[in-house]
This record gives sequence, C-alpha cells and structure tokens, in this order.
Amino acid sequence: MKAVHFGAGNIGRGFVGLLLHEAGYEVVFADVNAELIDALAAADSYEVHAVGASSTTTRVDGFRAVNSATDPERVVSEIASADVLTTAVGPTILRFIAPHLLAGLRARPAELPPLQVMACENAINATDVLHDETAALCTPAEWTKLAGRAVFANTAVDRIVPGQDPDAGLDVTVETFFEWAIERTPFGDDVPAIPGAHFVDDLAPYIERKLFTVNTGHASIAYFGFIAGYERIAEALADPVVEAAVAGVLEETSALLVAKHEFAEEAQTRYRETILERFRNEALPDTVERVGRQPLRKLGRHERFVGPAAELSERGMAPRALLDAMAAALRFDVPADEQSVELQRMLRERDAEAIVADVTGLAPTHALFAPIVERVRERQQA
Ligand SMILES: NC(=O)c1ccc[n+]([C@@H]2O[C@H](COP(=O)([O-])OP(=O)(O)OC[C@H]3O[C@@H](n4cnc5c(N)ncnc54)[C@H](O)[C@@H]3O)[C@@H](O)[C@H]2O)c1
Ligand SMILES: O=P(O)(O)OC[C@@H](O)[C@@H](O)[C@H](O)[C@H](O)CO
Repeated sequence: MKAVHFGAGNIGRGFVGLLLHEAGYEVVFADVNAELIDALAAADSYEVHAVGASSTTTRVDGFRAVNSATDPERVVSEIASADVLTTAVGPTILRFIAPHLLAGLRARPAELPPLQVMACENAINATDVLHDETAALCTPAEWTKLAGRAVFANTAVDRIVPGQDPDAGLDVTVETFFEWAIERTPFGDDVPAIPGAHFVDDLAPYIERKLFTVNTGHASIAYFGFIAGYERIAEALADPVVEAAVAGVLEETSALLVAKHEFAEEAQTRYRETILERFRNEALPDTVERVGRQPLRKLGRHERFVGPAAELSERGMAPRALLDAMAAALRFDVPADEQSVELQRMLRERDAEAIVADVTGLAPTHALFAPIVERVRERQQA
C-alpha cells in the first residue's frame, strides 16, 4: 500500500506520515522545501518523540521523498499508482496541490480502485476545497470522467506539533495526545485501514468541536499572550489574566457547541479541561508566534473566532470574550509573519468597515459586523 503525502513539515512527519507508516503504508513525502526533501531522501528513518506524561519514541522508516516543485512528473506517477493521498500544507496551499492531483488522476489507470484523498488541515471541509480546486482546473465533462478515480473525505486532525529545533534534523517532537477523525461515507465499503484514525458518519461535530475549542483556545492564548509579552504558550497560559480571558472565550464556544451539536455539557467541560492541560505541557516548546501565525486566515468567516461568534449572534447570544480575543488578534505584530505585517498595514491605511468586510467576509447587515468594526476602530485609535 502506498500513500503520497504533501507537506513534510511538523504535522506531516509528526502525525499523518507517522500514522500512515504505522498503518503499513509506504509513505512518499512530497514537498517544495528542497533542503527538507533532500534530507528525507538521504535518510533511512526519523524519530517522533511524543513528550508529556508518558513519553515515547517511534521510528518511522520505509519512506521516500520527492520534490514537487522540481520533479512534478515523478509526483504524477506516484499519485497515479497510490492508494491514499493526504495533505498537511496549510489551507491556503491546497490550490497548489490541485494541479498535481489532477495530473495524477489523468495518468491513473481507470481500473485501479479510487485514490483515497484526505486533506489534513485546520479548516472546515478542507478536502472539499481540494476537490473543488482540482475540478475547477478541467472541463466539467473531463471531471465527470476523472471523478470516479478518486474519493474525497474530510478529516479533523488534532495533535500539537510545535516548531522544531533546527538541530533536531528530521526528528519531530510532538505531544502524546492525538485524534484523527475521518468521514466514513465517501469510502463506501472500502474504508482505509488506518488503526490510529477513527471513521465517523458525520464529521461536523468533530471538526467544529476541535476547531472551536482547541484552535480557538490556542489562538486566544497566543494573542493575549503576545500582548502580555510571553514567548511560549505554556507560560502565557500560566498567567491568570490570560487564563481568565481564554476561559471566557471557551465558555462561549462551548455554549455554541452544546446548543448546536447537543454535546453533553459535562462532556464538553471535560474536553475543554483536557485541552487546557495539553496547552500547559511544559515539555512542548510551542510559541505564541507559531500558534498565532497568519492572523488574517484565523479571522476568516468560517474560522475559529468569527465562525463561532457569528453563529452565537445568529442564535441571539452576544459573544463578548470572542470579540476581546479578536481585538487581541489585531495587536499581533510579528515582522516575520506576512499576514501580521499585512494586517498592521491595513489597520494603518484602510477604514474599519472595509477591513472587517474583507477579512471576516461578514455582510455589513450581520449582527456581528458592527461590534467587530468597533474593535477595529479602537485599535486604530490606539
Ligand atoms: N502543527 C500542528 O500542531 C498542527 C496540528 C493539526 C493540524 N495542523 C495543520 O497542518 C497543516 C500544516 O501545518 P504544520 O504545522 O505542519 O506546518 P509546517 O509549516 O511545519 O508544514 C507545512 C509544509 O508544507 C510544505 N509546503 C508548502 N507549500 C507546499 C506546496 N505547494 N507543495 C508541497 N508542500 C508544500 C512546507 O514546505 C512545509 O514543509 C496546517 O493546515 C495546520 O493548520 C497543524
Ligand atoms: O495550524 P494553525 O495555524 O491553523 O493553528 C495553530 C495551532 O493552533 C495548531 O497548529 C494546533 O497546534 C493544532 O491544531 C493542534 O491540533
């Protein structure tokens, strides 16, 4: 069995590649980072160090590596004969994976079982995005012909994999916790055998609970922590002011999740507490800069702040802590982060309504639009 995995970075090597390897797949990593791909191609194995209460080390071997920027023909032939295709490149990069996938499907013998495609990104329905980007590159008639050569399943992936020590080479330090939930129905009777994953009929509750608890909480720590001058996530959360602000945010998203998906309140409280414990893991060198990265994406319409806040407003509940977290995000000023630089430029040069419309995608008539505009104005005046 062969899996082509796009994105040999933190989650690629430390989670998706690892679980596919443990499931018995030969993993072919595809990435545009030449140094990384050369190192993987030259290595026999790397280690995944899971750190926390019960630390473990797992060796990953039997993989290959291909540079998708310089050797697209090889990528096509690998996809044409693969069983599984996964990605962990970032939601905004999926459109660059689509041409490879389309070419791979064109070259794939029609008699092979369909390629099982799963995008493992922090975004709702990321695999659908990859599907749509791929279908848009050919005519509807050709897509009708090719569509039978692949099945597309959305997933929710959860494991904190921080930025890695440059001296660690290919080895990856991760937390011990992990969860990989995958839609079952697209596969019909041929569900991939990945023991580390679980397959669910309805992914929405899983992905929304994950994104609006883990990622909303994480990003809130990053933005409040950045303002308070912290470098690490664990030390930011140890500050009672940050902790209280984050608790307020998670109470709001939990209220939505309980109301919308009918999670038992106690179960959601336990889930939240487990997650806060994960963020407190001192052995995990995770930084506010990594977790707060790309604030414009994180302030998007269906993302971790505006998504739940908009739904709360629509249900007649007024989100306050989420608005505070969004206001904190506006202060994320990190020269190395292109989106942070762009956000600060927008705040200096454009009017508040235009910023809110562009960044959040909310209509001016939406109940959340005016409160966010107010936060943007406050930031501009400060
Ligand atoms: N790190 C985590 O804790 C974590 C956990 C769950 C989900 N995720 C999600 O996984 C995805 C990747 O995150 P990460 O932390 O591993 O980031 P990362 O930067 O470590 O890895 C991304 C990799 O994608 C590669 N890449 C970029 N453009 C590419 C292209 N056009 N073709 C092929 N490869 C390309 C990069 O070179 C890099 O190696 C994101 O969507 C993130 O939200 C991350
Ligand atoms: O990857 P992002 O930028 O969407 O979010 C940053 C972190 O919150 C994220 O990578 C978490 O570590 C991860 O989602 C945990 O499962």
